[in-house]
Amino acid sequence: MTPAARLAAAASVLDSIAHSRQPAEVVLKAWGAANRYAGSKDRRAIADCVYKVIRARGRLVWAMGGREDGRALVIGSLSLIDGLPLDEIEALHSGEGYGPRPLSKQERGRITAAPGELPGWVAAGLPEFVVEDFKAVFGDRWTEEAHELMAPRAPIDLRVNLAKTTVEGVEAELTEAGLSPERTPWSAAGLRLSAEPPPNVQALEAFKQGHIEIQDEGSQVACWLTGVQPGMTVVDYCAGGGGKTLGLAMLGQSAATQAAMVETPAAPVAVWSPVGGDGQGAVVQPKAKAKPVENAEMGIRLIACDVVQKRLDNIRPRLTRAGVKADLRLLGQNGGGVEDLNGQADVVLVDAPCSGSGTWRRRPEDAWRLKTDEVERLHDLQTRILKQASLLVKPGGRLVFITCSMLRAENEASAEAFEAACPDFRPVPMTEALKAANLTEAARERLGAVADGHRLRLSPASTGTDGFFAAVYERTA
Ligand SMILES: C[S@@+](CC[C@H](N)C(=O)[O-])C[C@H]1O[C@@H](n2cnc3c(N)ncnc32)[C@H](O)[C@@H]1O
Repeated sequence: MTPAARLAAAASVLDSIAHSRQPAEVVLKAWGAANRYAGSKDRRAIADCVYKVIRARGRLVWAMGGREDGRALVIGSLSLIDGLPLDEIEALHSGEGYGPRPLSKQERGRITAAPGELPGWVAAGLPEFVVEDFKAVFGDRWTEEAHELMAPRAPIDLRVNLAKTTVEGVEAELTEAGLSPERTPWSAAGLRLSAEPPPNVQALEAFKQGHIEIQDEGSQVACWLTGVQPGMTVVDYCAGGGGKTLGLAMLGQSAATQAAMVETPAAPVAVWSPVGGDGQGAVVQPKAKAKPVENAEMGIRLIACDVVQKRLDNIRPRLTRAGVKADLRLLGQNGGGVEDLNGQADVVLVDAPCSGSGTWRRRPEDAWRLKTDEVERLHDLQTRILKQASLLVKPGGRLVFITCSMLRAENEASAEAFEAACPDFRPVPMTEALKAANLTEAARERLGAVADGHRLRLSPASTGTDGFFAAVYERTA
């Protein structure tokens, strides 16, 4: 393809993305499948152009006088981002072959106009209502948070499946495969790969063997905050694709496996006990020379729920690959289907439906799809789900509320609404929750320092993870 034809293709893909709810990556793949003449270099160049435009969309729409179509945005990017002079942009728009038609008078005028001063939200590259939220939450740091949230090339985080192997073992496997894994700072089960060149994780033997899962470190930390221990009844109330289900299942199984394999006394671990009311992490000495035990005896009872059967079905093969177990339950929209678990669970994790704004560095297109009324709907839904899920927690048990949102309305505001409605849930200080297994010493110190009481925010700018919010509660009565 000629450079001009690639631009025309990028404009067309951008229009498809604008009319779709699918991730940009999926739309790009579909375009590639439907246009077999495009080689890998063409597809890469088109994808680069598409992502460049999406990340700068606010600025480009502004520069192009409010036009939102792919053609206008690509023209704007050639001038504003690539810095091409008018004659080169015109040469790329000759209308010949499969290239885009010549520039209109209006388009020419737009790219030759003096830029003028950009409003703050345009410069930040986020929708205006999001910037208002960021200013309220982050104060002076809001531009840094906005910039990192939309920055390209987020790393690929892996969770090592401790039910099957060790971090050292996977490090060796990945190094053997020509990759350069690094330890993640907060999750002791995490390894990080650079996004460039993009690693094909699914093709790795370590993946096929169930030794690793792709899971952002923030999501791993959210799993560990549950403090799941062998013997517990655990409910993953919004299981979705099963990312956290697998992490929780591993917690039960890895502890069982490790306990079964212990040969010499290990360092004491602070554990949270669901029956103790004082809220302090107790220190236990792992057994020396423990006899091998059955997983069923030592493991956890894990129930993964969702309102979408297809999502639950997709978890099944992932569980098999990871060598872990969970019961899968379809929930009714009003929480029906788990009545037998009322007041029974030691831990309930609510990874609530949210805007996903914490992952915009991976899916920048979603930033431009989000509207304020959707955020309000999500806040109401989260509050309702939290109340339903809280019924399953037994006295002394733990409820953990998670979102992968950066927005106050879906985080602190939903937590506050739940706290007001359910006073029999006491906030658990994050410093206490951070004593759980699989968190590093650095996590206990640094995340403990950035936490706000029982609430924790993670973000690309502050913790180098996707954006997450967590709040931890214990049922008192
Ligand atoms: C953020 S996703 C969960 C992601 C998942 N925990 C993971 O780690 O891969 C939220 C999930 O909540 C589910 N959901 C929506 N409404 C619900 C409800 N009323 N009760 C329970 N789950 C609900 C959605 O179907 C979606 O799968």
